[in-house]
Amino acid sequence: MSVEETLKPLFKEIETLKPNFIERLKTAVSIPSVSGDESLRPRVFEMADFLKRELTKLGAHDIQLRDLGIQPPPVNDPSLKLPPIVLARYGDDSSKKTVLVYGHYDVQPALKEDGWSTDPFTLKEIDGKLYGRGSTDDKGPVMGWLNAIEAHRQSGVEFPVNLVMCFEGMEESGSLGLEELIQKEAKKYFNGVDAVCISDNYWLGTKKPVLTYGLRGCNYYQIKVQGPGADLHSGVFGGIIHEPMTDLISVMGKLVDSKGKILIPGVSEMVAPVTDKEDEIYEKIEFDVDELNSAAGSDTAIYQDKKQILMHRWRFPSLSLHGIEGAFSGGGAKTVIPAKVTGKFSIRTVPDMDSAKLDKLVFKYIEEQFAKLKSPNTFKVELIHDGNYWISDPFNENFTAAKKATKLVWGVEPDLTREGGSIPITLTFQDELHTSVLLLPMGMGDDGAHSINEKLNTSNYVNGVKTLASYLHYYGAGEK
Ligand SMILES: NCC(=O)N[C@@H](Cc1c[nH]cn1)C(=O)O
Ligand SMILES: [Zn+2]
Ligand SMILES: [Zn+2]
Repeated sequence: MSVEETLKPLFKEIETLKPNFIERLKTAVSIPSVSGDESLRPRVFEMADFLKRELTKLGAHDIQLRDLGIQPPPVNDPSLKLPPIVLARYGDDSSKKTVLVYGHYDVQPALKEDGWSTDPFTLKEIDGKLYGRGSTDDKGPVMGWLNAIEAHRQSGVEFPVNLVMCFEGMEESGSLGLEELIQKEAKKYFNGVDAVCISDNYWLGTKKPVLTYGLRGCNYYQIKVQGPGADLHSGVFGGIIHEPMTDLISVMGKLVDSKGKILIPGVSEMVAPVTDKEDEIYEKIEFDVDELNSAAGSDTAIYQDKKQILMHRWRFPSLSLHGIEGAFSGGGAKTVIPAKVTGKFSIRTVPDMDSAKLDKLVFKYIEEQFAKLKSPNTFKVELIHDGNYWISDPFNENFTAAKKATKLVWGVEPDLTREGGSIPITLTFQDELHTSVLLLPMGMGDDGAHSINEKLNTSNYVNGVKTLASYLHYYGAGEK
């Protein structure tokens, strides 16, 4: 029987199971597994337990919650435990190929008062869109793999491959501990893996599905400035002491200009030169500045043409200022001089930037800028976490299977894209397991990952399950 014939009853079952799939995602979203908020760490553990329960119900075997020990510094609570890596298998047939799927069960922070229209941790379906933190990044896709298993069990369609699952709870905070686990398990738990598939990014726009073969890396830094023993009255101390916030703003203001140009000497010199051949790549991609503005919710694009936008998202580095811990940020007009402030920023890295060299350039430049202030305040700049950029060859049977699956479900050939975001562990899977890694996204470019009102269209969720399942069938049908 052809793959397409085999998939017919499976697709029917996926449609029938839609309410169950939404219910599963609803429970997942209700657990605020925010890895970056130390006070919510127990909820990240709770999410791992939820996955274990679901996997057990679905008949997965060899389910393990791997303890990663204590989170390394910088961290506020020195005894803070890292959440476990959830490992599981489905199927064990030596005549079938083995596919490893990776996803993450932690999420970005979300507060209703940030501007959400609904409670971020209550999945709400409005006009065919499922709103909630993690709906698209990355609980929807992780549930997608579980849903694919359920649909096979209910329909009686034979599962086409041996599935190895690896779900982590620290992706949004640098994937701490996962690299070492993969190195240790490459020839053990992950032995025999033929291909890796990650569903943790998005289509470029809203109309055309994509397959992704490149990611930027991310080096995340903090600058701590400390002065007075406590927060002070600005009427009593303003103008007569060195204020930590003034020092910090001065240094942070020298990192990047308002057109996005990184001001740290030596950074641009590390970037791989643009080649003539690259032009064709951008030309073929379906995308325009309107899609960018509508996904951003404003007409604030720096570049107006497709090629410049894509180049600056995919193949040039960027530096973003994220926030200041310890600074006054509420409503009203508090007249305080904060005693201790910590500025956060990150640099998205690209080929051929060297992460360690970048750290040195960043530290040196910031130390020089602070020294120029001649401030008596104490000052420290440090790396919080880093993750490599990744680029691969998208012309192999892993990508071909995903191309066929996308065409079958969406009726269109996917564009081949790179991504401006980061999934720190991608390169490690490729290098340690010596396999092709494919990024097969479920959500759209306007899903608002990391933003307020994050959503996943219900149709993307359901068709996403069909796409993931079809990919496994097409890949499984190839020569072992
Ligand atoms: N869906 C991928 C994603 O959102 N990745 C994060 C990873 C990250 C890196 N540093 C902090 N988080 C991203 O921001 O790209
Ligand atoms: Zn994310
Ligand atoms: Zn993600």
